Amino acid sequence: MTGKKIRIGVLALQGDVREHVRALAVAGAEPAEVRGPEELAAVDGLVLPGGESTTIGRLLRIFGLLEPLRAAVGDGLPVYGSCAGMILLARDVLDGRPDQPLIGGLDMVVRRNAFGRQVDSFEADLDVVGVDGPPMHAVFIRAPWVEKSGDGVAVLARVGEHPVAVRQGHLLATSFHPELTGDTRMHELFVEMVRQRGRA
Ligand SMILES: NC(=O)CC[C@H](N)C(=O)O
Repeated sequence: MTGKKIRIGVLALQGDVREHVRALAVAGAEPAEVRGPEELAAVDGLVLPGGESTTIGRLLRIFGLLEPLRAAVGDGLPVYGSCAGMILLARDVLDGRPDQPLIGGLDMVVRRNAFGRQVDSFEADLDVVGVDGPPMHAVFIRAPWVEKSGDGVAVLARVGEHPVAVRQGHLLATSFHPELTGDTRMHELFVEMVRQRGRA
C-alpha cells in the first residue's frame, strides 16, 4: 500500500455514473469521468457502470473509445464492470442484440436480462469471496448472469447456481449494483486490485 491516491475512471457515456464516482471516493480513490481516449489514458483503473449495454456499446463506437478500451484491457488496465458493464467485458453475450459491440477480456459468456425473464428486479444478500464482514446486500436490475466461464475465471458469488460476481486477473464483474446500496466494499476490493497493479 502506498499513501498516494489512485485515479479511477468511470466510463461516463450513459448509466449510473454519479453513484460510482461517489462510491469510489468513499473507497479512497480519486474518481474521474472518462468520455474519450485522452481521459482513458490518464486513469489507473476504470469502472464500467450499469445502464444499457447496447446503448453504451454504440456510444463507445461513436466516441472512439471501443478500440482504445480493448487495447487498454489487453494491456492490463484493471476494469470493473457492473451489470451492463459485466456484459461489455464478456467475450460473448446471449440474448443480446446481434450488432451489440463488446469490449471483451473476461473469458465468459453472459446471458443478458437473464433473471428478467422471471422478475425484472430483486435484491439478495450474498457472500462474496474476498469481501469480509456480513453478507453484501445486492440489487439486481434486469441483470445478466454468467452462463459459462473459462478455467481462469474465479467465481466470487452466485445466485442459485448462476455466477453473479467473477474475477479474472485484472478484470472484475458483478451482475448487481453495489453503487446503489451505500456499501462500498466491492469498490474497496477494486481499488485494492488497482493499487496492487502498481500503476499509481
Ligand atoms: N442495470 C443494468 O445495467 C441492466 C443491463 C441491461 N439489461 C443491459 O442489457 O445492458
